[in-house]
Amino acid sequence: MIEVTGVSHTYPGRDHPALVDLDVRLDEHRIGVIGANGSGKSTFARLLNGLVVPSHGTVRVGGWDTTRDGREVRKRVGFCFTDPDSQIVMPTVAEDVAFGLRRRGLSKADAATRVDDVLRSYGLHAHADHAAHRLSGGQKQLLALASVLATEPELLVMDEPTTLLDLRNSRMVADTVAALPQQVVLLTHHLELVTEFDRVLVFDRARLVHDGQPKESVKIYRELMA
Ligand SMILES: Nc1ncnc2c1ncn2[C@@H]1O[C@H](COP(=O)(O)OP(=O)(O)OP(=O)(O)O)[C@@H](O)[C@H]1O
Repeated sequence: MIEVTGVSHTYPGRDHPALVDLDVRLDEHRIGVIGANGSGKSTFARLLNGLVVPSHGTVRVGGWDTTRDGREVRKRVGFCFTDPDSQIVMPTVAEDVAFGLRRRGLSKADAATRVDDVLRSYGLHAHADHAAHRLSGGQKQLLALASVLATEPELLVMDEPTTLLDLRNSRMVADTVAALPQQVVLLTHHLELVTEFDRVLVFDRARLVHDGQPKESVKIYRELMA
């Protein structure tokens, strides 16, 4: 599904690369990404939906090249940002979920039914007509996730999706992710979130330094941080 070949990336105006010599193929269902602040995790995540195009090398998702076929890639890859405010685009909760659906061509009636279902499953139904920006931080994070999942992406990339959530809602996100049929790439500093994942990548100083089973990857990350 995801093929990253010979990728290095340096942001404009920066002396040091954010990612160096990355080669990885990811077919598993649940992929965790862990590592120190500034190690290149978010850059990796942004490469997967074409928000960042690599300075060198290629990134393919479902066969589509993120540099050449950005539009196709963005249709297929759902992205949840750390900061939900950057993702909420419409005034009310229901309108925000409907927005992505209408953009994907769903009729008004079909979108309304899907919005209703999605808000119920995320415990946001009572807030349907409330101003999205007045929700609590955690509710906004759930809304951002709900809006992305409503569009049924083939790949879901989540950049620290539980930073603002309390224990119950973190668990709700973890359970939701566990039950999703599509491939998920999840970046996190909450190591317990990835313990049941199929594969966990560890980044350090712009390089992928380990790629393996969760237990082993978490151990290596802890050793790097010691
Ligand atoms: N838009 C940008 N412009 C310039 N430099 C950037 C940009 N985004 C990230 N960087 C730099 O790239 C490097 C890797 O950052 P990145 O955000 O990928 O790390 P991260 O592992 O996600 O960090 P964190 O855990 O703190 O979110 C850092 O040195 C950072 O300063």
